[in-house]
Amino acid sequence: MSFDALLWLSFGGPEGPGEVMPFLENVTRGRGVPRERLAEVAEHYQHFGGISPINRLNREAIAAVEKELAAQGVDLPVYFGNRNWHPMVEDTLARMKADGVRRALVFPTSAYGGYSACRQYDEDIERARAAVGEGAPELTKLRQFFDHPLFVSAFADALRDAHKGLENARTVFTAHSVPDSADLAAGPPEEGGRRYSKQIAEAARLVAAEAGVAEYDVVWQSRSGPPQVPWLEPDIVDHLDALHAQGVPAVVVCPVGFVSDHLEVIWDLDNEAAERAAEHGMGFARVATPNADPRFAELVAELVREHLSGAPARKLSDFPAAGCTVNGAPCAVGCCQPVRRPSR
Ligand SMILES: CC1=C(CCC(=O)O)c2cc3nc(cc4[nH]c(cc5[nH]c(cc1n2)c(C)c5CCC(=O)O)c(CCC(=O)O)c4C)C(CCC(=O)O)=C3C
Ligand SMILES: [Fe+2]
Repeated sequence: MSFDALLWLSFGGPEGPGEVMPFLENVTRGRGVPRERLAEVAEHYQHFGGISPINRLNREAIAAVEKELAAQGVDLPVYFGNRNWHPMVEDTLARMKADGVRRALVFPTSAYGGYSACRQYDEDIERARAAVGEGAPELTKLRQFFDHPLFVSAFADALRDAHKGLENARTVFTAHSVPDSADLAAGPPEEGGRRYSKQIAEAARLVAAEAGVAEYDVVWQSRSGPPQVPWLEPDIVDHLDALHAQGVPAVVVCPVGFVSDHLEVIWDLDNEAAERAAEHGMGFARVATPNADPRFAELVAELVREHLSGAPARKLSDFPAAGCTVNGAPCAVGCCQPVRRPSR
């Protein structure tokens, strides 16, 4: 099978104050996020002039990947499309069709399984192809990469760096919380669910092992939704209280659930979590995400070449290689069914 392009598929984020609310309305369309939560999140964006770094970080990563592909002799133009903000993936796919692209690989900017991290990107692919209609390029999504040696070693080196200058700091891995029901539905039903939280735990274990960190915790961040609906816990901020009560003097926080320093990292960790640590007089350092590491571009190029050559997946865990789908079809029957949530 030959491919004409690589589509970089991401979440999207606003690039000015007037874009924040329309962006948030796109994100939460039909998803039962309370209005108060939206107003609160809008404020986080407005702290940064209404600009999320995510689009800029994606453009920088794409430039690095274009270079890397060219250096490896892979001739694939890279296109950029988002789920929630411009460039919208529907528009990008229309442009790809106009450029004569018939078949493209898709790199989703999430390393994990589960509804929000994997299946929802399949839905984006389906929706974009439906919007383009007749002659829409065929889209093959690349696999999940949370256990890829390049992903793990980029985080491991950054974790070691973050520990420099902080004595006796506890390592705390964090990822985006999801509703407990969504985690329970993550993966093919025969696997028993919780593919998302199990993969996060596995990535944390692999990164800690490579960095030589013996003791660590895995916690969650950025929950939304009504308080009576259970999400994955504990929350990072509550966890800092607990560590302080245990006499832990400092923390190194590793956002293993994300690939770049977007808003949920620079606000929820660098602001909220850092502030709570300061209130407790605890030392605080945040581990860099892999986006800007040269290994990230290498990783993407390697995933492309792995797919083109049919080589076995290079990975550090025993988890099945998953997430590689065609035209947005689910990984397996019943995999990561979206769970409808009550709005209050
Ligand atoms: C698992 C996961 C990832 C990691 C995988 C991946 O990277 O894809 C992720 C990434 C991101 N989440 C992001 C932003 C938001 N996520 C929201 C809401 C939600 N996220 C959820 C889960 C995840 N989210 C869930 C279960 C919700 C509840 C509502 C719903 O099911 O949709 C909301 C709405 C307000 C709120 O509820 O906080 C916003 C604004 C941004 C962009 C940040 C920027 O702009 O820089 C990024 C990269
Ligand atoms: Fe999110």
